[in-house]
Amino acid sequence: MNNNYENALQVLNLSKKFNEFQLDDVSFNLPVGYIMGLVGKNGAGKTTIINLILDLIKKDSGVINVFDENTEGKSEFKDEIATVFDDTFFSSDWTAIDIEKAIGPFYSKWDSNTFHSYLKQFSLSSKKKVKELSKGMKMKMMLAVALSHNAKLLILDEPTSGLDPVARDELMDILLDYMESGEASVLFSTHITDDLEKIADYITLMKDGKVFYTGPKDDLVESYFVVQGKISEIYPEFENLVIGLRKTSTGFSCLMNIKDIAALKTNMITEKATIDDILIYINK
Ligand SMILES: Nc1ncnc2c1ncn2[C@@H]1O[C@H](COP(=O)(O)OP(=O)(O)OP(=O)(O)O)[C@@H](O)[C@H]1O
Repeated sequence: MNNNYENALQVLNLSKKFNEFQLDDVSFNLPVGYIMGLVGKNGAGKTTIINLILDLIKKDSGVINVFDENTEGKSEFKDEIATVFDDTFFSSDWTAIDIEKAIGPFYSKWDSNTFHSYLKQFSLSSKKKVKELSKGMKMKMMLAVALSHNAKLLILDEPTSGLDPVARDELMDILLDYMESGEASVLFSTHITDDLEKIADYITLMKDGKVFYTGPKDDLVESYFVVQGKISEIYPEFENLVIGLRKTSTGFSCLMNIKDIAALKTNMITEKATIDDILIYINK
């Protein structure tokens, strides 16, 4: 692996066509030492992107660089990536000891001491079988495995779906600990955007297989406002400036880009949008 890299992950013009879905010309860049949230509604293409990065499915076109090296035709890069999915691929009868025996040998830099210290830190018994673990415990078991082979890029696909707020918050703390070395980077796919508001530095927002936004999270949330007002305040050109106009009997709400706010003719109520607001309005 190249030791002098700037980006943990670069995705350039990535495309993949399924029968009824097209991942279209997706590009984004995750610099080393940062957390990127990959966001989009169900079916927007998040898992497809992750599967393409991990070479679990074949791309039609595009380039994927991990630590500034093209992954095309190579498999060594997989050793450098830790993965956590929304469900385990462990056999239900395995204990943590069985998991280590089965999975450890696949990684050249497996570190048994680290694995056992994570088991302790996450209060995971090494004797309990996978089928006896709660959803939150399973996620922690996957994380313990993922963080025990010295990988510098962690990819999580919907790790928080089905977790209660306490377990989600614990995951955020674990990720922030993992980031402390300054060398680790995280790509985190989710539709629970609260998690990202707390920890993400960058956001890639997917809509219907295309990138709607990629860049710093702060730039995204500072670029959009939720606008509310009375139906009588809507004028024809206004409808062309807004995203996802929602009308009710009493009023309206919509999303607006900050560059268009100055063009408003009346004094409407504007409020900074959350990532969730942006996700909801762009999909209306
Ligand atoms: N192997 C496949 N063959 C055909 N279509 C597929 C395949 N895998 C995914 N798709 C389609 O690609 C689209 C995007 O799916 P994907 O799983 O990437 O979305 P997602 O953003 O991860 O959604 P979710 O949040 O629901 O997990 C969907 O319409 C899905 O049906």
